[in-house]
Amino acid sequence: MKILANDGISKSGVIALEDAGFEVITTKVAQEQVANYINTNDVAVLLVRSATKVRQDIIDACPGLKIIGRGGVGMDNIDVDYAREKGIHVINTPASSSDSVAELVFAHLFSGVRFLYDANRNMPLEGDTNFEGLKKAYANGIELRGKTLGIIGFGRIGRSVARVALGLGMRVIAADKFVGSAEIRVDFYNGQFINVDIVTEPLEDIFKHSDFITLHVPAQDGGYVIGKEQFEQLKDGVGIVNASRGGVIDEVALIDALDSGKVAFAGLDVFEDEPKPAIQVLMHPKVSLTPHIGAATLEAQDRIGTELAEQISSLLKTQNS
Ligand SMILES: O=C(O)[C@H](O)COP(=O)(O)O
Repeated sequence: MKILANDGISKSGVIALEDAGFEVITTKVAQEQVANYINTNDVAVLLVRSATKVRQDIIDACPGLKIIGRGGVGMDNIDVDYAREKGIHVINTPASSSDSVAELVFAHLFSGVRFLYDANRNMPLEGDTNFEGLKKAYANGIELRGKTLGIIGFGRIGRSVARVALGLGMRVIAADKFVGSAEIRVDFYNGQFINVDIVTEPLEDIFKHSDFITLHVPAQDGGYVIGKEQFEQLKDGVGIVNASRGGVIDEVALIDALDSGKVAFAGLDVFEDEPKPAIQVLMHPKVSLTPHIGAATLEAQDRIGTELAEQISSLLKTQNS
């Protein structure tokens, strides 16, 4: 049986699938050619990350498709309900990348509070004499320790972020429509651990009390989580990180808030207009950018590949038995 991993898959995932008897194709097929390729090559399983869109047209055109697998969390690039109505299994790997996304959040936070994004761009070329001037420009860094981190969306990724924040000595507050409270276990290198209970709070309280805000919510149908009105409720000088989905923050309002100083910096891994961020976002000196790489670590992709292989083997075994 053939599997097309159109947005790539880790080596460990390929090995696990091949050991289970599947043929894995890792050729990148252009979006418009995916349906044709699946049919011509008798592909039974289509694996994607966020790049390939699996909409109704592909689902309708590929009656032989048995499984659509999302290597990752967000399934907004797949018409999940429609595929399931057509009898196709749709799977994802919700737990595999949480720690990687959480660590990227802190990469952006540290970058923001110590101006790394801008300092990198402005380091002197040979012959430049204004080194002291540069030192002054980046002299007003702040520490994360002791500050309040507001986590919007307290699912797996939000909780991983909380674990790191607690380890750094930050105060953590969180909001989530569906989660009332969570026990966060912080593990230390020597085997010791502590448990910390966090009770979620209304969104308005997160806006009001956070020194930094990080978002971990799915793509939204009903407007921005932080738009113009919400920016006004934030503390002056707040730092914001978004490694969830573009479209949860209003980028036009964000640029205004950065220009006015309401927001001190933003770290963005996702954009309203992905893959190409708006030019105002791209060029802004207070914005630290990454190209949607929250889950892009060797460890996360290994876990994702292996988990997909397990799920596919067990689904197809059940179906064939
Ligand atoms: O939803 C996810 O898992 C992340 O956004 C990662 O997306 P990617 O697999 O395209 O990197």
